[in-house]
Order: sequence, then C-alpha cells, then structure tokens
Amino acid sequence: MSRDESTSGADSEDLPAHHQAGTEVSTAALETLAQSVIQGDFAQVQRLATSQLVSEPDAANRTILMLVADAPETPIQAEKCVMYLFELVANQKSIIDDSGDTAAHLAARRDHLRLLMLLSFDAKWLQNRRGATPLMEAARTGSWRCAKHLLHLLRQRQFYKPQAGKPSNSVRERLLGLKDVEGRTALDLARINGHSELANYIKREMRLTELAEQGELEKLIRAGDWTRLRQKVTRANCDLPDSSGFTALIRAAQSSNCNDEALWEVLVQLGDPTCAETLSRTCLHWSASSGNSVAASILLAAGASANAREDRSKSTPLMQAALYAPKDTAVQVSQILMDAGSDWSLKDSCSKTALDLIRSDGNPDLVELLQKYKGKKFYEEPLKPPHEDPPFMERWDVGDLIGRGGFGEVYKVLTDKGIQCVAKIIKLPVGQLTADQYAHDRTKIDKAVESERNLCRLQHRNIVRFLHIAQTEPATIFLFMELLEGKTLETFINGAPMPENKIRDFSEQICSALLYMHSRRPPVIHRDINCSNIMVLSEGTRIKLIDFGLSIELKLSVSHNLASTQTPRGTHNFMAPELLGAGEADTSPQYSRESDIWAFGCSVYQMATRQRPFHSASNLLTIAQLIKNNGCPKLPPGCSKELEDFYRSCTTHNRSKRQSALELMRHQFLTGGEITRMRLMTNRLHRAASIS
Ligand SMILES: Nc1ncnc2c1ncn2[C@@H]1O[C@H](COP(=O)(O)OP(=O)(O)OP(=O)(O)O)[C@@H](O)[C@H]1O
Repeated sequence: MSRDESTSGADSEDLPAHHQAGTEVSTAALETLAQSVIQGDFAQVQRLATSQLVSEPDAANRTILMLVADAPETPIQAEKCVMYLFELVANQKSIIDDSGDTAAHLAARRDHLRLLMLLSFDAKWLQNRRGATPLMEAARTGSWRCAKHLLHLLRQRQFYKPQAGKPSNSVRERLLGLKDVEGRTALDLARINGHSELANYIKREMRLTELAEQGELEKLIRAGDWTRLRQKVTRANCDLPDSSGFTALIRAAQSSNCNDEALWEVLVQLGDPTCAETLSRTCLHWSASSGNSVAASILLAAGASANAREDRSKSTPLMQAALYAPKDTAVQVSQILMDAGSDWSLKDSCSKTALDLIRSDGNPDLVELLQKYKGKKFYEEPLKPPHEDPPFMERWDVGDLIGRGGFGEVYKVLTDKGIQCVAKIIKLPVGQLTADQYAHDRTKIDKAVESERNLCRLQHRNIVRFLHIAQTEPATIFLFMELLEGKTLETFINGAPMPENKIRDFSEQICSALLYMHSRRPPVIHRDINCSNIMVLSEGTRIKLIDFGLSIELKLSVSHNLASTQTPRGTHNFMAPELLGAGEADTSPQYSRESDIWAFGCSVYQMATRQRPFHSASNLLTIAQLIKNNGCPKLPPGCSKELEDFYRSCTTHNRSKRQSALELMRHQFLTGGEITRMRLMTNRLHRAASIS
C-alpha cells in the first residue's frame, strides 16, 4: 500500500507506509533486541540497539516496536527500553507489517497496555488495511485494558467539553465513529464478537452523559472503607468520571490512606491504571502527589507510565512527588518511580526538573536522592533489572535438609555471595530410559525449565520469592528460593482449630496471590495448591505459596516413558474434576486458572474441617466418582453462610461457572458479611480498650 492509499483516523503526518526494499535488517538481530526490551533488560538494549535496527523493518515488514507490541506483557523496566528506542530514532514511522497493522494495532489486539500507552496519540488512531483502528481491534478481541485506555484518552480537555452534561467535540465524535471497510464501528465490533459488556462501555463513552455524582465509591473512599470499596467497585463504575474527569480510581490514588495492596490489585484489574482527569494528570501523578507508594507500584506494574506528562505544565509523577508528597513518604514513592525508569532530567513547562521543584523547606532526603542524579544523563545511567542475578557467583554449599517431596528434596543453602537461601533439588528418574527416550525427554525437560524461568519474575507478598533455576545436569534441577521461617498450613491446621476470621485472613492472602498470578500474561498457574504448599510464616499471620508445579511439569516431561510410574499429578484430593481422568487417552492434564481455584476451595475446606476433602477415599477413581455423585463435601454446620457460599463458588463442578480470583476477592466472605463486621467490632473494642 502506498502512502496515498492508506487511511488515517487521526490528523497525522505519520501515515503508515510499507518500507522500501533494500533496507532490510536481520530478523535474528531484531528479534534478539525485541527480547531484551520485552524482558526489560536495559543494559542489553543499550548494547544492541542501533538506529538502523530501530528504524528499519525486517523482511516481513516488522519493526522493533511491532515485535515488542506483539508480546503479551512487559515488566515496568520495558518503559525505559522503549523510550531509549524513541531517543535513538525520534520520528519512528508507523510502518505497517505484511498484514497491514501498525504496532498500535498489534498492542491493542494483544491487550499490551504498557506499549500502547507509550505510543503517540496519532499512532493510536490510524486505520489498517481493513479500516480498523486500534480501538476496533481492542473491541473485536475484547481487550479491555487497551480499549479503556483509548476511550479515556478522548476525555482530555481538548476533546471533552461537557455542555449541560453532554460532551461535544467533533474530533472525538469522528474518532469514535470511524468505520472499517465493512462499515462497522468499534461498538459494532464489540457487539458482533460477543463482548456485550465492553460494547455497553463503548456506548457509554460515546455519550458520556452519565457523569459520576459524588457517588457511593467516593463516599467509601472519603470514609476510608476499603473493604466495602472492594466489594462495590466494578469494571463499569471505577472509571466513571465526574465533570473534571476524576474517577474513583483517581480519588483512591489521591488518598494517602488508601494503601491496601489487595484492594489496589482489584482496582487495577477492573479499572484503567493509565486513566487521567481532564487536565491529563494520571492516577500515577495523583498517587505520587499523595505519597501513596502502594498505589504507585501497583499502578506501574499494571501499565501506568512513569513518565506520563500533564499536557500544559508537562509535569511528571516524579515532579508531583517532589512538589506535593508528604515528607515521610516522598522518598519512598520517588524511589519507586526512579526504579521504574522515571526520567529525573525532564523539565516542566517552566524548565524546572523534579529537583528544582523541591521547595526550600522541602524534604532533605528527597533532595539527597535526586542530587545524586544531577548532571547525569538519563540514558547513560543503568536501570535496576526486573529480576536479580543468581544468588551465587560460582558455587553454593548445601546445608540441612528441610523437607522432602515426591521428586525433590529441599535444603538450606549458603552461597558464595554469602546468601542464605533454600534450594529444592529435583532429580528426574531418567536412569531407566533408553538412549532415544532420554534424548526426547531431555528436550522436553529443557523446555519445561525454560518455560518456568518466569517464576523468578513473580513479586508478591504472598508468594515465595524464586531466585534462580539452575540445571546442573540434564535431569537435575536446582530451584533457589528465599528461606521462609514458619510451618506449612497443613501442620498449622493440625495444631489447633482455625476460627473463621483466620480462615478469612488466609483465604484473602491466597486469593490475592492467585489474582496476581492468574492475571499475568500468560497466566501463571500454580498446579499444586494444597495446604502443604502454603507456608504460614513464624508470626502466624502471613502466608506464602510455595512449590509451584515446576516438579509436576518436569515429571510430565519424563513420565510417559516410565511404565512403572503413574501419571504424575498434584495432590489428588485437591484435583479439579476436569483433571481427574485426564491423561487416560494419552493427554496431559490441562491445569488452568480454574483448576487452581478448585484446589484453593479444597484448602478452604481443610482449614474449616482440619481434614482434606475425600480423606477417606483410597484412590483417584473413588474421588472422581464422589465428585460426580455429590460434588465437593459439605462444610460442617456452624460455618457462616458467607463462608459456605465462598467455598461453593470455588468448587463449582462446571469449570466455566467457577468464580475467578478477581470475583472471589470481591466475595462477601472476604469483603463483608458477618465475620468482617464482627472483626471490625472486635478491633474497635480493642482500640477503645487501649485508649481508656
Ligand atoms: N522456601 C522455603 N523455605 C522454607 N521451607 C521450605 C521452602 N520451600 C519448601 N520448604 C519446606 O520443604 C517441604 C517440601 O517442599 P515442597 O513443598 O517443595 O515439596 P513437595 O510438595 O512435598 O514435593 P513435590 O512437589 O516435589 O512432590 C515443604 O513442606 C516445606 O516444609
């Protein structure tokens, strides 16, 4: 397609263009560079990126941005990597690939918010060969995050001038009304493809007459009622703007007290972490102003840009922290922004950097933090990588045995970096295999290890920190983890009966970890949730998930060859009905988010009864039969109706009707109901007693 043939929704000079023959770059070099960006490895990007690699497409007309856009997810550090690409080649053309898509189309289709967020406004409204804009792509594929981001961009003051409650702006109307070659708008595409909730959302944005009154959510935020806020917030109401564009999400970010991590995880799942009010100050600007570092780090992880700029003043979140954050939190929130790649050298419309903006009576610690960067060039400075180096340089000493599992043993380890941690040593039984079988399995083992490396990227307070995976021999794998002091939930439960508020607390923590894992792209599935894979830390209040099903995956990679070994599985009593019986017709069990939720429900049962479900069943077949006939066993009398319903919601037989971690986080058992009220009353009584 020539430049003249292309269509553009936005009034852009940068229309899509096929690249000219003779400028091809090496596909391999481009892919290696793209991988470094996708992994957020800034040092590697600096080494590899050249202006030719950044400006020219490969033989399939794919540019570096397209390759990155097509990845499902990137870490926070990818922002500085992408900004560096923009720095190398200022005016990157919106080249189209062989299918006629720009990077924005690919990102919208993949729901890759971080990349889409960083592209220019014009690049976000171009039409591809089929006449589709990125919004249409997001509507067609049900990509909520990107759809919301694109729709919310049109709430900026330049597009959105509400007159008697009605927004009026011809550019806005034109962009939302664009049609593809078959005459379908984004709204039509959402409808046709069965995304009716998204279609309603688009329709509402087209009218945007339904401004939020100082409604229920704002009242809850003002009252600091985070539990009820979590219960009441929905995908439809959390980004509803008032006449100045303030949404519940922005109001929550404005509040320094709104620092409940579990709540923020829910908020960023439902809402748009890039949303801005009409003056283009984003949620992140506001969390920086209020010094709310919990909100800032969760917003950044979800796709907010550390370098988003306010339209007129050009203020960044770091400048907002420098200007307004309270003294006791300013350094922390600024450090979070800097670690996420916030450019300290950016200047506002009055040519002032964040450091210049600190008032003379301002925070000396913040001055000290920013002074360190004074005169330093942003792109010449390293960025903390998303995952740490291995905990050792060359060797480690294996200490005491802590536990033993099916294929693995867990030891305390002291490394030559002086780090005390834990190594789970998994030795796969490949001794009995023929040479052919061994060669076949070796490839599968290597693949399984490779695919599990992303465990080391997980960072959540209720998940053990995985430090490194080393394959010392083809069938010997060392999984390094932080050392946890405590006992398994299984042992904890055996020690004493658990009151319902304890079950609630632990369930909330497990559910929060599941929400975090399940909403990663691609989702991380635990595959072996049960009470012996949940550690209760020594103080008895915090739990962490351990032993992700790496060993299950590894066992699966060798088991088909081992006639004597039964197909390896997670703990049978916790296996979802759809997994029982899988493997019979030479198929591997398909672990899924839903099978994790079932297993979580079984852990809830064990917390409530101190017994595993189906504890008297002697084999898998009996368990499958029992589930088929009666479903999961009932909870004993005396449990609250909220707990019963919560447990039932996790153990719904039909996998597609089972609740997700997000829905469970908003369930009455975790957010309201009898026990929570009792807990709140007890807390109040305790507080009253301590005051008197
Ligand atoms: N990071 C850790 N810190 C402290 N103790 C740990 C840690 N990880 C595991 N353990 C201990 O080691 C025991 C066995 O570990 P793990 O849960 O990995 O094995 P398993 O589930 O029994 O085995 P497998 O999954 O290989 O069948 C645990 O029950 C726990 O007590």
